[in-house]
Amino acid sequence: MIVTVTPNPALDVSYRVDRLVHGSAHRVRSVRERAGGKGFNVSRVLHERGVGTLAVGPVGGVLGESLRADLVASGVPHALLEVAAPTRMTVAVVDDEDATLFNEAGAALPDTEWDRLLDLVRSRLAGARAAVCSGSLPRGAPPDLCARVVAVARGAGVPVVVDTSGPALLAAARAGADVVKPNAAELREVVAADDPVAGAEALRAMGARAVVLSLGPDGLVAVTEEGRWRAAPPFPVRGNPTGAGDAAVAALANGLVERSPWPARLRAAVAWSAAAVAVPVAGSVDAALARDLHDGVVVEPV
Ligand SMILES: O=P(O)(O)OC[C@H]1O[C@](O)(CO)[C@@H](O)[C@H]1O
Repeated sequence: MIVTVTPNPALDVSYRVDRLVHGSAHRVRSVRERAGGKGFNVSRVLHERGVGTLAVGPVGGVLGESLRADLVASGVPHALLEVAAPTRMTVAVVDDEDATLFNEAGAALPDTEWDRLLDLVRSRLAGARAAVCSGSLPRGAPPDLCARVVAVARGAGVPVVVDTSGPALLAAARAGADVVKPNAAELREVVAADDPVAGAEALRAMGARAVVLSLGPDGLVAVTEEGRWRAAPPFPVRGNPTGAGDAAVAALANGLVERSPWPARLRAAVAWSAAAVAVPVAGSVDAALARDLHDGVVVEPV
């Protein structure tokens, strides 16, 4: 079972429009709502692929209730911390070309609520094979929150994948996260290196055991203690890239559990991530496409 922690959950709303034009009014062709926030997306991908998971995060207010209802309806196992602060909304406007995101910051929680969240995580780690801490932190949250998840999980002998940014990413690397997964912009923001491999090595030098850098349609670069690889999809996939990184994190956590060799983990992560682009909402993978992509993923040492 893989426990995911989402410090800043969201009700994800996706609007489909014909063409997004800045400064214009749009007729929305369809609206979809889902429990979101990166860790919840990771849990949904794992659940849909038959991997045991538990999604943990704080929820509050009316949107928090909608989020809970969606998790129940979709059967994603969860342990939610009820808080007074209202859950935020994120909006993805998707047209034929691209997806444009509007992510609210998320309401502040008192420090005592973060302690309660960590207690909840600790209580649910028994029997877990891996943990994930994923997404942004809401306003005022302790920047070492994912680092504290790493420490709590280490106490339970559970390895952790972290997908966050800024000071939270640095703190998680320094705490010795087993895998950190920034994208290129997030890496540049925290280390002064133009070359992605040099940047990833800088995060490893701080303490992260492995760094997997996501490069959008170009795939992944991994810098690990066993070697360095670049992995790329065999063909481009068009669609909505929102949540593709979450599918990669799901595959990386699953690879950690299965202790598969790094090239195999990267092959799965690229296949799941690219196949997530074909699904119009975040948190799902086109399983048939993932199978088609898998064997063609090009993995080479760098
Ligand atoms: O926590 P943030 O970085 O704001 O990301 C949250 C958002 O990202 C996504 O997870 C896509 O990765 C959306 O589902 C949305 O909830």
